[in-house]
Amino acid sequence: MTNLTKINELKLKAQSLKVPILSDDGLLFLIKTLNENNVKSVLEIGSAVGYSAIALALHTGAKVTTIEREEDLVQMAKKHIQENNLEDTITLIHADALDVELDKNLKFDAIFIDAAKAQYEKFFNKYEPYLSDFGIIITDNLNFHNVDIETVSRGTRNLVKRLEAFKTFLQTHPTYESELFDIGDGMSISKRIKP
Ligand SMILES: C[S@@+](CC[C@H](N)C(=O)[O-])C[C@H]1O[C@@H](n2cnc3c(N)ncnc32)[C@H](O)[C@@H]1O
Repeated sequence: MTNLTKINELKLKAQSLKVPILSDDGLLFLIKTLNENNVKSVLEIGSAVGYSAIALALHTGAKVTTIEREEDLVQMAKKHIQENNLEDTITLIHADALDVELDKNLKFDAIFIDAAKAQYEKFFNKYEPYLSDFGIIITDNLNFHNVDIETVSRGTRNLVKRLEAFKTFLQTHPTYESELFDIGDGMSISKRIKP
């Protein structure tokens, strides 16, 4: 079975289970960005069933560390990683990414934030010290499905506002330069401009 077939099967499985995963164009963009930046190690926040972690491992050759808090999803991701013989390439951590303390000596060339959207700023602040010099931080879902703020519930409205605040946080950050892209559900790439 080719890598592409394996990835497609996993995508269909996630979709049938209604587990949200990265869109096709978002994944292609991510792979291209990591390859262009010669990324050798990635930290992912939000594994779900392991779809993006496995796709990144297969298509970039980078070592992937991925954190997921939901037990059932961790079990599925573990199984999928094993089925793809990627146990030596992907480290799966079962934890709440906001609570877990990683080894302070770890460094990643890229960090991909794809977890609870209301917490993006917290994830960014907590994990940016783990970025290697001139590494990149990528986020997804910044457009939040392009909702019309007037027609949604108060909870969704608050989430949209939090994401808008996160975009401002990125654009005014003193040590990172960020670009927003209308790809997937809205992605960003932040590059450290001061080591
Ligand atoms: C959009 S899904 C991730 C999709 C995955 N990156 C992919 O494309 O295959 C978001 C995941 O983040 C997890 N998550 C949300 N908040 C988290 C947290 N604080 N710590 C760890 N995982 C979290 C959710 O349980 C969910 O599985």
